[in-house]
Amino acid sequence: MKPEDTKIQSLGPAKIQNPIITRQGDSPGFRHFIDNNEFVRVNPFVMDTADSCEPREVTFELAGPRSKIYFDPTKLKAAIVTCGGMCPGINSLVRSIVLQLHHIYGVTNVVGIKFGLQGFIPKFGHDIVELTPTLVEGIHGRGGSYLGMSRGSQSMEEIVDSLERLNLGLLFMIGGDGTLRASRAIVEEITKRGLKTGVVSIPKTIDNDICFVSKTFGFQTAVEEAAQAILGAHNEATGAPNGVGLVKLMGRMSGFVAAHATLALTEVNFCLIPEVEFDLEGERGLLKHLEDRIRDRGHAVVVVAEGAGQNIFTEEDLGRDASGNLRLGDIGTYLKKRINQHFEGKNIELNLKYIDPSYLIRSVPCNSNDRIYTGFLGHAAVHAALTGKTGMMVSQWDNHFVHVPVELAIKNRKKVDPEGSLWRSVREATGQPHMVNE
Ligand SMILES: Nc1ncnc2c1ncn2[C@@H]1O[C@H](COP(=O)(O)OP(=O)(O)OP(=O)(O)O)[C@@H](O)[C@H]1O
Ligand SMILES: O=P(O)(O)OC[C@H]1O[C@](O)(CO)[C@@H](O)[C@@H]1O
Ligand SMILES: [Mg+2]
Repeated sequence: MKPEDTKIQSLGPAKIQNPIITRQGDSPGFRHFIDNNEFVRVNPFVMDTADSCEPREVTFELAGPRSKIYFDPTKLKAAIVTCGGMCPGINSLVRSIVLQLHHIYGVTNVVGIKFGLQGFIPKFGHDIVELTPTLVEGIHGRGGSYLGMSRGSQSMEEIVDSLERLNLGLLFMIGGDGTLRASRAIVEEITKRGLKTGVVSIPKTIDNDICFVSKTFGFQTAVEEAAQAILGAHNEATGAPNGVGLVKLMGRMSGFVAAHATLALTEVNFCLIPEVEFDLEGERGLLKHLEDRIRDRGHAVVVVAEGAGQNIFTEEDLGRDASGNLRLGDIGTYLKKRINQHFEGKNIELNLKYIDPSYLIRSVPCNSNDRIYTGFLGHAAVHAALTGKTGMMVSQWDNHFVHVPVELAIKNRKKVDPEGSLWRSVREATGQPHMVNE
C-alpha cells in the first residue's frame, strides 16, 4: 500500500476558526487540535485480519477536532441515513452525531432520512425527520433503528437530486460494505456536479467484515446475545441423553460472530465458519467426529455461521437480495436434518435441539461498551465532516480513531484468517480437528 492510498479527499481549504475555541475557551482538555499532518502508524501485524491487505507499514490520518473548519455551522444543514441490516448501537450513534453537531459545533439544522437510501427517493413518500436534541434524547437505550433502514439499489442521480433539493452540506451514512459502495457512488455524482456536499460514513455491521476496522460497533453486543443462544444450547444438550445443541448464527461471508461467541463460552465442540471448509461425511468429516464425541461424552454443542458450508448448495441458485447480496442456503436446518439422519442410520438415540437466534442478536439495544464506542465514532465523524473531509469513513483501527478512505475500505472484505490467532484459539477451545478428508 502506498502512502497516497490513505489520503483523505477534501471539499476545500478549512479557513473558519473551530467554534470549540470560542465556546470552550482555552480550557484543559479542549486545547489539543489535530494537525492535518498528524498520521498514526498502525501495527502491520493487525493487517492479517484484513484478507489480502498487505502487511506493510501504513499510516492513517488521526481523527479528532481541527483548529480550522470548512463549513460555517450557522449555515450548514446535515443529514443522517442508516442503511442495510440492523445492528445494535445505531440509535446511540445517531444520537451522538446529532448532539455533537448541536452542542459542540452549533449546527442546529439536522435531518434524518427514513428507511435508508429509499428515503431520498420521492416515489417512496417517506418523511424527512428533523433531528433535535430533544427528539434523540432517549433513543440510545432502544434497540432496532429509530430512522429505519432498507436494502435495494436506488438511482444515484435521484439521491444527489435530493441532496440538492434539501440543500444539504453534509451527509452521514451509517452502513456496511454496500453502504460504503453507495457512498462512493454518491461522492462521484456530487463531484461530477461540482457540489460542495461532504459524505462521511460510519461502518456498521454485526458481521464485522469491513477492512481497516478493528471491530464494528454493535459486534460486541451481538456476540453477547449469540453467547446466550450457545448457553441455551449447552443446557439443552447436557439435559438429555445424547443431547446435541445446534446453533446457527449470522455471518454471511465472515465468521467473526460465531468465532467470538464460541470463545465467549467455550462450551462449543464444533464451530463452523465460512472461511474454513469442512466435510460432513468420511473419516474426517463432521458427522464422524460428532458421533465420536457423543459416544465419549454424551453431549455436544455445534455452532454454525450462516455462510459456512455453502459449497453444499452450489447446485442451487438462490439468487440475490434487493441489494445484490448472495442469498445463502440454510445450513442450519440442513445440518439438523443430516445429523439426525446419521444417528438414526447408526441406531443411536439422539436429542438434537436446534436454536436459531436469527435477528435477535442484531435488533437488541447495545451494551454500555458499544454505547461508549458509538459516542466516540459519532464525535470523530462530526469533527471530520465539519473540516470538509469527504469520501471517507471513521474507524477504530489498531487502537486509534482514524480516517480511512472509503476506496480503501471496500477493496477487500475482512475475514477470519484460518492461519491466524483467532481461529487457532477457536480450535484450541473447541478441540475440533481439521475436518477435511484428504
Ligand atoms: N455498488 C453500489 N452502488 C450503489 N449503491 C449500492 C452499492 N452496493 C450497495 N448499495 C446500496 O447500499 C445500501 C446498503 O447496502 P446493503 O443492503 O448491501 O447493506 P450494507 O450496507 O452492506 O449493510 P449490512 O451490514 O447489513 O450488509 C442498499 O440500498 C444498496 O442498494
Ligand atoms: O435479512 P436481512 O435483513 O437482509 O439481513 C441478513 C444479513 O444481515 C447481516 O446481519 C449483516 O450483513 C448478516 O449477518 C445477515 O446475513
Ligand atoms: Mg453488507
